[in-house]
Amino acid sequence: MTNAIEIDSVTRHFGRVHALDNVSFTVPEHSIVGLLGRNGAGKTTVMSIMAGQDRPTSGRVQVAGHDPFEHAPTLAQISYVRDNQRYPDDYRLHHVLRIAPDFAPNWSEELAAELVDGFRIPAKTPIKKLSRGQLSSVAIVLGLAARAPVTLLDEPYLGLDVTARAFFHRVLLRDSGEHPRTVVFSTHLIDESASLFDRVVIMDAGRLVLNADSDEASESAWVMSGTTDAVRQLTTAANVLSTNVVGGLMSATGSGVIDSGTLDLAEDLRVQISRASLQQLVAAYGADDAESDTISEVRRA
Ligand SMILES: Nc1ncnc2c1ncn2[C@@H]1O[C@H](COP(=O)(O)OP(=O)(O)OP(=O)(O)O)[C@@H](O)[C@H]1O
Repeated sequence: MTNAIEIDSVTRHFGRVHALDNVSFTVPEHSIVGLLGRNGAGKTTVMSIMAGQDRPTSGRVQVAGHDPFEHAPTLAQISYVRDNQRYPDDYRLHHVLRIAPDFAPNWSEELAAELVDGFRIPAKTPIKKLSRGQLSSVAIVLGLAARAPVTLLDEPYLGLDVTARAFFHRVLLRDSGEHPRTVVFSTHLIDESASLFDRVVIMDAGRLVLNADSDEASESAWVMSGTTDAVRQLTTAANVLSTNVVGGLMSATGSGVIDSGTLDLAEDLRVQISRASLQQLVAAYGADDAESDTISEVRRA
């Protein structure tokens, strides 16, 4: 399978802040990838490097086979939606829609019109007076109607209501099915977006902690809960990412296959084992447990 994006040993320092620390992963062409992790994990930093708007301190980035930085033919293949998009003060929706095709060779007026209608974006209100959710809608119109081979959506949801988010999901899935493209999508609304993702990339404190097929990541994630002694006994050999102890009870979130011996022991010890959601998995990777640092190495890609 061809990779649309290759991030190879990328580091980005801002003074003493290590926003990215030796990050490597690839994004297969025509996949939808969820870029997940806590605040400050490095998602926006890596996305702006993919978008050619920033350069790594060291390492290599390739988008559609080329370093995107100041490379016009590659930049023409990228649509980048971020939450702090700025527009000239006097701009209204029609101004934005009129210039958008100049930057997007595959621009679809039909799709733009469908999105404007579905999001109910007011045509006459100056862009700077739009609500937070309406501003997000404008950015999504630009991002999706561009039909760019590489579409980067950094927190596209801010302020979007639940109906608008569902509409956005439907159009994203339908249109990227009809017009295949590679999508990298960062969000904190993880469970709501999980069904969109073919793959997930989880970052924490500037490092990559998981790069996996999304179904495999969800299927291998679990939560064990029971008395603290029993859960500790069961998790000695397991890939525990985070634990939570309340009174004499403990829950442990982890990842990896649970063998039949452990399942039998869980029954004897009355420990409940359930599947963890993607959101629980991301929270566990970001937890400040001593255990998470050591054991999650197993899952690092
Ligand atoms: N221009 C900059 N100067 C200094 N530090 C920066 C700069 N840009 C980012 N950082 C720092 O780099 C780290 C990663 O930031 P980044 O915006 O990539 O995180 P994020 O995962 O997108 O977070 P969030 O989910 O909160 O949007 C943070 O500690 C941030 O403060």
